[in-house]
Parts: sequence; structure tokens; C-alpha cells
Amino acid sequence: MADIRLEGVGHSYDGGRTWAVKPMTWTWRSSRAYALLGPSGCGKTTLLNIISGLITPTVGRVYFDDRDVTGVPTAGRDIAQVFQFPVLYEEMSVYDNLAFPLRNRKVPKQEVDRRVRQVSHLLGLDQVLGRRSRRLDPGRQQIVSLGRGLVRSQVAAVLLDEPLTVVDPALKWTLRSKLKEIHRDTGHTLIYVTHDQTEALTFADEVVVVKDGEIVQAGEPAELFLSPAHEFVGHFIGSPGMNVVPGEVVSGVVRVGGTDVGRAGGGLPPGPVRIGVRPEFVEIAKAGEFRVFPGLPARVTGVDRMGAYDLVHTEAGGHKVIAKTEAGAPYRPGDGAYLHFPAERTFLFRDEVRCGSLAPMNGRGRA
Ligand SMILES: Nc1ncnc2c1ncn2[C@@H]1O[C@H](COP(=O)(O)OP(=O)(O)OP(=O)(O)O)[C@@H](O)[C@H]1O
Repeated sequence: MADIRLEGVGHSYDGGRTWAVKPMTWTWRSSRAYALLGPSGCGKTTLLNIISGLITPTVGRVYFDDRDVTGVPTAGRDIAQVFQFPVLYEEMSVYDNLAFPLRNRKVPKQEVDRRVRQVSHLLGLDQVLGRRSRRLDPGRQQIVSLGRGLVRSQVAAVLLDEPLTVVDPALKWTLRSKLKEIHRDTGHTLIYVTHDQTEALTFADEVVVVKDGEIVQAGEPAELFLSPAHEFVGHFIGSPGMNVVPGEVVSGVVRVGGTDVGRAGGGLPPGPVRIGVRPEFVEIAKAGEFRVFPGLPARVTGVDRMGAYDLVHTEAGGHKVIAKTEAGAPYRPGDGAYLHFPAERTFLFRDEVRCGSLAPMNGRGRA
């Protein structure tokens, strides 16, 4: 296991006109489980291929601890990779497929057997160890591929590129928790590429969010949810994503359509600002029942009854704001309401990047 350090690493497929991965400096720390999360085309696979050595970056150096591996091919990097689709020897048994990466490295027979049985047990493959791989369904074959990636204990990192795409949704949950179990057991450094937030949040110690070839925020799942540093993180994580309401900072106060919603924390200069607040934290009440200050007048435009909770859609100052409430919220389309954005959970953004937080209005709070 090693720290994997990218120093000024960037990659362009078109001679430097555009960057699939913008030059970045970043360290993947040894033994952590990372999720690399971002939409299609943001550069996740390119980044993974730079780490594995399938791509030599256009600029920058790659280090495994202090060893410069920038020009070292995949075979010399001690990396295990699992791809989106099964990569197996179809005529070999499941056992032999799992044993292959170990035998290839001359691991003693007893140790091969111990590791194969350990991994097969964790992945639920015990019953099919003797079966030829081509006789398994694609989901099972992918689980064997996953096992092949995890079977070696001495690797710099295990890279997983959307490894559960072909696996049945019900099985995905089980496999993710198995993967966590194997991670706890082996202490592998895992980098797991996905565009699915649930997959990322349930799997990783640390989620690294990528947009347009750039890391926009990295942190524990709760941190990304509670404290998004970039508008994109607010949208991409959470369901529904963060509300973003255009406003203005005037004399230190944040206004939406003429209503003061709080003070601008951190001495933010005057000018346009975007206010980000998750639906979970928007407080909503009917006009006569509002007990907090300040309140933004709004009109209810719709209510989604989700069973466990409701999503109350509103329009405030010409902008859409969703409030997530307990099930049975007493609202109907056309109702008037007031919204309150709690200071501790509301952030201010400029050029998509967080530039401050909302602060309570002076001397006034809850009634
Ligand atoms: N071999 C290639 N030649 C030219 N452009 C490429 C090549 N591979 C990727 N790209 C481009 O580089 C950018 C990043 O692609 P990449 O596959 O790394 O993203 P991704 O986040 O992994 O996407 P996906 O989830 O769809 O696999 C995209 O604009 C893509 O079109």
C-alpha cells in the first residue's frame, strides 16, 4: 500500500486544446476507501487510467510514496483493476480465475487457497468455485471479476471503474457492504469510480467530487451533504439537490427580491450572490403561523407526497424553492407561505464556489 500522489497532473487528448483532467495536485492516502464521483465525461476514467499507468499524463508526475512512476507501465505498478464489465478467463473455473493473479505472482499454494476461499466466502461464491466462469450469468461473472481485483493483499491500490453496473440492483447493496468488509480486512487503498451518489456515499470513507476535469470538493459523505463547497456538490449530492436562489448583498444584508433573508457572513462585498440551502433545512410555515425571522414570502406551486416525507414546491421572489417536510404537510397549490433559511445551514456562492455563509439578522431570531 502506498500514498498515491499526483503532482500537477493533467491530461489532454487533443494536444492541449482542452483538458480531460485539468492539472491538479492531489494525494490518495494509503488504506482509505475513496469514491470518485462525477457525471459522465468529467474525467473519472482518465484519472483512474493515469493512476494505473494505462495513460501517461500530458503534464505532471505520479508518485507511489516517493517512487516516481510516471513512465512506469501498469504491470510495474502493482495495481489491481476492476472494470465495468467482466474480465475473466471464461474456460477456467471460478477458483482458478480467483487464484490467477496470485499464482501469476508466485504466491505459495497454501496462501493462494486461503485468499481465494476468504474472498469467495465474502462474495458469496463458495457454491460456484468449481464451475466454469462462462456458465455464470453476467452479474455473477462480474462478482468474480471483483474477487480477482481484491484477492491480492499486497497491492498499491485497487481501482474499480463502475464495477457494479451489470449487477442486479438488489445485489448491489450487499456487494457494497461486502466490499467495505473486505476493505476493513485488507486495508487496501480503494478508488471506486461512480456517477451514482448513493453508491459513492454508502461505500466511501472519502468522496472526491469531479466536475469538468477538476476536483471541486473532497470529504466525508456528511461533510459534502452538510457543507457543500461548490454549487455542483449541492446539486449532485442530495435528492432533490440543494436549492439555489439568486439574491444580492446590500450593505452586508442578503436580499431576495426585496426581502432580507439574513446577513452576509464573512464581510462579503456587495453584489449578486447565489444562496444555497438544502430542501431538508428550508423551514416553511403558513402566513399566520410563522414564528421565525426573517421570512421570505412564497407561494406553493405543488406538493409531492413521497410517503415518508413531502416535497413542498414553492416560488419565492420569482425563484423555485423546495422544502422537504414531514409527511402530511398541510399545503395545497396556491397557498401562501413563508420560508426561512436557517443561517447555520445556508451558504452563499459566487462563480459557483462558496464564498460565505448566511448569518442571523442582528438581535432578532425565533419569536
Ligand atoms: N481516448 C479518448 N480520446 C479522446 N477523448 C477522450 C478519450 N477518452 C475520453 N475522452 C474525453 O475526455 C473527457 C473525459 O472522459 P472520461 O472517460 O475520463 O470521463 P468519465 O467521467 O469517466 O466519463 P464516463 O462516466 O462516461 O466514463 C470526455 O470529454 C471524453 O469525451
